Amino acid sequence: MQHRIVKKQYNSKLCFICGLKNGSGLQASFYETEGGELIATFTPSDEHQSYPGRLHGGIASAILDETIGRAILVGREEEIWGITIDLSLSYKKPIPLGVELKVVGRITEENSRFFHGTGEIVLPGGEVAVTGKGKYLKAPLDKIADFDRDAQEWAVVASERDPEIIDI
Ligand SMILES: CCCCCCCC(=O)SCCNC(=O)CCNC(=O)[C@H](O)C(C)(C)COP(=O)(O)OP(=O)(O)OC[C@H]1O[C@@H](n2cnc3c(N)ncnc32)[C@H](O)[C@@H]1OP(=O)(O)O
Repeated sequence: MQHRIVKKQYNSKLCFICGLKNGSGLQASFYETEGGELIATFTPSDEHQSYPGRLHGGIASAILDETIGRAILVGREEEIWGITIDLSLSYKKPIPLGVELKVVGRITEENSRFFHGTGEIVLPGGEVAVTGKGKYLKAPLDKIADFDRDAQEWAVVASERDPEIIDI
C-alpha cells in the first residue's frame, strides 16, 4: 500500500531513537501520512544486535514506543507530549540488521488525560515483525523534562532521502 507523506516530524540531537548526533542511536526519521498515520524509517546497524545478525528486542520496543507516542502529533498544530505508562509487544519474526525498516503507528483512543495507540515494525518484504500497543499519559513538556529546544537541536531536518510516498 502506498502512503502519501504530508509532513516530516522533528529530530533531536541525542535521543536514542531520533537524535541525529547520537552515533549509537537509530537516527530514525518520522513521516506523517495523508491517512493520519505516522511512519518511521531507520536502518539498524551491528551495534543494535541481540543474537548475531538480529535486532535486539529492546530496541524494537523502543522504536515502536516512540512511533506510537509521536503519532499523537499527526495532523495537529498544537503540541501534545506523552509519557509511556503501558506498552505491550508481540514479536513475530526476527528483524535483520543493515536493511531499512518501516514502523507504522496510529492513535486508537484519546481523552483529555491519556491516549492509546498501536503500531508495527514491517520488514522490507512487507511482513510484520513486531506489533505493539501502548498507553500514554499526556503532559506538558516542561513537566516531563528539562528540554532546551535549541540545545537539543529540536528541528525538522530535511534530507534528500525524504520520500513523497512510502510503499509498505
Ligand atoms: C510525543 C513524544 C513521544 C515519546 C514516546 C516515548 C516516551 C517515553 O519513553 S517516556 C519514558 C518511559 N516512561 C516513564 O519513564 C514513565 C514512568 N512513570 C512515571 O513517571 C509515573 O508513573 C507517571 C508520571 C507516568 C504517573 O505517575 P503519577 O503522576 O504519580 O500518577 P498515578 O496517580 O500513579 O497515575 C496517573 C494515572 O495513570 C494511570 N497509570 C499509571 N501507570 C499506569 C500503567 N502502567 N498502566 C496503566 N495506567 C497507568 C493511573 O491508573 C492513573 O489513572 P487515574 O488517575 O485515572 O486513576
